[in-house]
Amino acid sequence: MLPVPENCFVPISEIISVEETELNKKQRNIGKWQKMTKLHAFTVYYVKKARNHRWRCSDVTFWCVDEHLCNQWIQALKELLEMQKSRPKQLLVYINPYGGKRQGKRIYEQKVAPLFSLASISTDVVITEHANHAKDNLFEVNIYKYDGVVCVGGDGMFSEVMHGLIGRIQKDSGIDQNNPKASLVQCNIRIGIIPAGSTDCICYSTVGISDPVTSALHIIVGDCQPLDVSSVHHNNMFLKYSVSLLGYGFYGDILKDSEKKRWMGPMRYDYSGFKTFLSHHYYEGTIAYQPAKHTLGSPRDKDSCRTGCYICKKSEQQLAEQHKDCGLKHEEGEEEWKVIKGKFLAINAVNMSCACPRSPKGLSPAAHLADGSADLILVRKCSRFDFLRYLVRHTNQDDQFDFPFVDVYRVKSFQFTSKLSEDNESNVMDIGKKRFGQFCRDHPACCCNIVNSTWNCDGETLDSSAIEVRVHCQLMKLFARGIEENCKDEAAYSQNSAEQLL
Ligand SMILES: Nc1ncnc2c1ncn2[C@@H]1O[C@H](COP(=O)(O)OP(=O)(O)OP(=O)(O)O)[C@@H](O)[C@H]1O
Ligand SMILES: CCCCCCCCCCCCC/C=C/[C@@H](O)[C@H](CO)NC(=O)CCCCC
Ligand SMILES: [Ca+2]
Repeated sequence: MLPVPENCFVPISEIISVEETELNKKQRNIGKWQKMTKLHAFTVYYVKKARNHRWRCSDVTFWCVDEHLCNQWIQALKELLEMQKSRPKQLLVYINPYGGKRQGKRIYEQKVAPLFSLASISTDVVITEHANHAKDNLFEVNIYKYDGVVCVGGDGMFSEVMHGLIGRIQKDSGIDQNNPKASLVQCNIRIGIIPAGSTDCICYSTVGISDPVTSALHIIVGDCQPLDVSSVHHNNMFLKYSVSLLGYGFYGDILKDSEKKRWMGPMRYDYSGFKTFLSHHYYEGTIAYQPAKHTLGSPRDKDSCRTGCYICKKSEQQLAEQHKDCGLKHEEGEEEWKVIKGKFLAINAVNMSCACPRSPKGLSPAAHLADGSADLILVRKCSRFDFLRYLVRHTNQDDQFDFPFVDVYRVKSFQFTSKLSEDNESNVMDIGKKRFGQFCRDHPACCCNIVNSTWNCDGETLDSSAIEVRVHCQLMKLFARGIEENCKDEAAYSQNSAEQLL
């Protein structure tokens, strides 16, 4: 711990760097030091924690009359920093120049690169030229020489980098991603997210704020947050991985509509959200799920997943035990399946809370980042007014699961088949339905859609409506530490920069 002004201590793990400070003539001759011939100084750059989980780089300069003592301090602090083994030294950075408000390049150059350079982190930077550039590139480069991969962009950009990294690790380990039952190999190369997208839900849910400087500092100090990843398959074919939202119905329809309005930037979601709300379509289908019995929590818990979460730690221990007994047969396939049929406005499976600036507590406030489970939220057919009440509760303190038309389950895997594909499969499709357009012929006013919705997988659409999903506990890691409990003594963090005498 290093004492800094206002009786505040900075742990070594939150020091960014230490540098000898060149004093100009004026500084050398100020105040009571006037009579002395020469002063020496060094500056410590450290993480200053501000309100709402925001981190800033602050500095304190220590003055000293003894050059040897000053150098000893610099040396000792540098050695302590060298001992912080989880800090990255070399990073591969991908910037999406077109994500969110198209500010990715500027954000990186102005806010992030100077901090990386202050922390002596070397970087290879790739500005993407097309979609899938980052993903494809990760199959070609020597990823093992990097301590982490950073993506500058939104959830879609993160998804690309995650697919590239996980896919590459499976390929190098001889694992077939098309096998829905395969035990995937954990990816230990951490991903850092510099938020510059439209929703930035993954960053917000793992850091507590979507702020590029805060995220850069979490990368610099070498934070590590494991993350659950769901694999999505259709007919033994791998489709995608998901870490945040897998949504059918409402969120799938929003995404599909908003893709045509990309030129609107982040506003497209508000526009398509309103339009989709008015359309009030619901979809018929069957869900089969396996409850997550291994995890201690429940989706209705009052406590949320926070830094050092004991529920996620417990799952980590269970995972380590599983790895030890890897020769033993998995019980997973034998566990019970529960089946639910119905008409749904939305089917949402979330691996994390999905908190974002639009909904600071998220779609499932008690979901855990790394417990090996997802929360499956089923919103059944209800009136527009009730659906609005449900949506509004995502923005206030009321319980969004406390409605008779909303059910939530903590699951480790699930399958979905739409009524339409069930009918197709059993060859009983009524061709007449097609001629009568999209809506249910028998009840034109009921909004029951006879076409399928689309799955929204972390902001990307999936081509199949029938899917098989399995949660892989802690498959990857982020440069983050989860959301910290609110710091009570915020006043202690209120000073910008300071100077101190040794
Ligand atoms: N140079 C590029 N040109 C076009 N598309 C790109 C480029 N680089 C990346 N992409 C694609 O752009 C998509 C969206 O990017 P990104 O996630 O950064 O922003 P967003 O969609 O605005 O934000 P969010 O995902 O948070 O809603 C990604 O899926 C990615 O594949
Ligand atoms: C009357 C006011 C009601 C307001 C209700 C607000 C509820 C908002 C919940 C937002 C949940 C976001 C879940 C995250 C999904 C991301 O993986 C994905 C990719 O970035 N974003 C969207 O699909 C974009 C989804 C955008 C939804 C608007
Ligand atoms: Ca989880």
